[in-house]
Amino acid sequence: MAFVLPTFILALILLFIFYELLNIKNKKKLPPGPKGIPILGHLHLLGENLTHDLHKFSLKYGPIIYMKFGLVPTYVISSPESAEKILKTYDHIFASRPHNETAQYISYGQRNLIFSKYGAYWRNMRKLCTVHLLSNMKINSFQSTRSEEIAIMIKSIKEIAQGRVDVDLSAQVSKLSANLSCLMVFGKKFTDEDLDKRGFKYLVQEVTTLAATPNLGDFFPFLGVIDLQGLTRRMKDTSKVLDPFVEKIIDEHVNAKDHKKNKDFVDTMMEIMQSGEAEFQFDRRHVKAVMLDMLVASIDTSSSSIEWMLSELLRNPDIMKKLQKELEEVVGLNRMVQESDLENLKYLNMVFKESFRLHAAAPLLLHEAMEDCMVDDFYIKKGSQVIVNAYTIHRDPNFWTDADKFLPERFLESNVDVRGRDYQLLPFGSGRRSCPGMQLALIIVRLVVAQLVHCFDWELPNEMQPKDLDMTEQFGIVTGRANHLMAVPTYRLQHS
Ligand code: HEM
Repeated sequence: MAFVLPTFILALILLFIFYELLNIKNKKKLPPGPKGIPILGHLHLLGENLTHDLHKFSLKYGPIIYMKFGLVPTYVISSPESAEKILKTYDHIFASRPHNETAQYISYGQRNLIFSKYGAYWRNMRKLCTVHLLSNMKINSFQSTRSEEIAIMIKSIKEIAQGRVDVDLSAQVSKLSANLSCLMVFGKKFTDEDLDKRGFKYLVQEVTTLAATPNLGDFFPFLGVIDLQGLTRRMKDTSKVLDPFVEKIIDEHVNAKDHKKNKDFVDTMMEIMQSGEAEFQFDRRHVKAVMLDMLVASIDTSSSSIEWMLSELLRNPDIMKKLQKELEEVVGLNRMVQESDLENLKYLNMVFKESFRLHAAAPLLLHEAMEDCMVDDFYIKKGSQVIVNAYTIHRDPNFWTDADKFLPERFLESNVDVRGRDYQLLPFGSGRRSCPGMQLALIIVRLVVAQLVHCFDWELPNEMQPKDLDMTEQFGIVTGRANHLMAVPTYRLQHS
């Protein structure tokens, strides 16, 4: 037994030397980057927050840097110009995703969209999702659901407001977001009793945490089966609980006698499956994979974005007041905000863009090169991981003055938008792999923030000064707040 570890390490070193020798002949000009070490590459330089580490390296080494995550060559792209090359000029080359060992076990063998490699399957699946599930018509069909659920949250906060006590805004918003997603995806709110004692929300978060945790199996493919960190085992355990849950939901849809007017995503997918309309094999496993995809992609991204926007407003009371004034002028104090008001809320739109600039929910866009490619004189080898670093791009001083400050007014005279056309602002990515749920997210985030700011005045608890509000980030697939956002509400509308 005593020989096992040294032999294993020796084998790794020999493998590494062999690999490097094989490559030496083909060495082309690589971008700059921090100095790595054999075998680990740069893994030892990464701490708890990959986003912050890559930001630090990008500031030091420039807009395209080269690193190695174990055996995986990795390029970090941190300027709007080079991001445009990856996401537009050479989008056809960089539209794939790197391998994610852990995610395999929750995506029914990569039958989902988020982690799927680029190819005919992904194209068909993406078309199905954008045409049937995330179209404007489908999104509009859930308008009354959104307004009912938001009204329920407002009512519950209004009740708390009577006691002048703190509201856990993070918990309120996270519950609302989960309810909205579940109602849209499978037609009912989540119930923890349907799952094991850990509960629905916990399990969805476990999926995102596991998928985001750096897995040695991704960096050293031969270690995948060993599962040294136990991530695969945890994902398999989670999948064992989630699978019967989604199976049961599908069964309920199949057995439902009544013909619903407003079809949820599962209804729509079951119809497609039964009609044979899909141009590719589409069975129950695909329905399950897409269901989980939609839940995982929507719940935390939307709720974190709302939390960050509210946090910035609480830290900047003048901006909060200005937004309330706009809401008074456009909506008035006699009614709540409606979706049709959003178009007319110009300042809200500026606050929204500024918040997505500083707090993109998914600031690292993970792509993979499908062919060798030259980008700005640098050689990117087929199979390399390419990370578009929106975190650094959103703080590029060539595009953003006082980049670290929250200044919605910067968008007053600017047409820069979040939709993927402007490469200095990429909260939803851009190109083939950009977010297909963007339209829905734009509605939900703006509507919920507008409603909370319109219905209530907010103060920080315990006479905390705005500048003291903790803004620490928690790294994950979605960058959330490390600590819950608490605030004291006072109802301000004039109707009962
Ligand atoms: C504020 C909310 C949201 C943000 C900030 C966000 C952001 C993103 C980002 C940055 C990507 C990756 C882009 C890339 O790799 O280049 C993405 C992908 C994706 N998003 Fe969103 N998203 C949000 C909400 C949603 C919603 C509501 C849905 C669906 C209901 C959704 C579904 C997806 C899916 C399925 C993908 C994978 C697309 C693919 O790989 O082809 N997202 N999102």
